Amino acid sequence: ALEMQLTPVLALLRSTLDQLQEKDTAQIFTQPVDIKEVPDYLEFISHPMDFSTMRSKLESHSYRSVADLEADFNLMVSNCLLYNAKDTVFHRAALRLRDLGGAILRHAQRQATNTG
Ligand SMILES: CCOC(=O)c1ccc2c(c1)NC(=O)[C@@H](C)N2
Repeated sequence: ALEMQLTPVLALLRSTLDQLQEKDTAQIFTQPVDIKEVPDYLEFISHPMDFSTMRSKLESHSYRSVADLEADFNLMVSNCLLYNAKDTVFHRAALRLRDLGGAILRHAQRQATNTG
């Protein structure tokens, strides 16, 4: 039934987001990039994304599927790869998060398919 279906999806999305955020050990994706610290950031990045924003969107039912969550995760990683030069800690952290996150998202999609 719909109410049964929605509960597992929300719980699955929350668990997936928690697992993704665990991989951000430097916690550079925890909050939005601070425009006071990085004044030119919005000249390059039109749609900023971070884990706190993703969590708010999740709790306000903005994500209806693993794919919806994955889209914002990929946006967050892509923004970091675009703005930061290849020889920076930020760029390297984004590559690592992308690779570790990929496995987590594939597993979550399998669970969603099995539940649904
Ligand atoms: C206190 C200074 O913090 C930053 O300059 C800073 C802090 C966090 C950042 C970031 C910059 N850039 C980024 O692309 C994303 C991933 N994280």
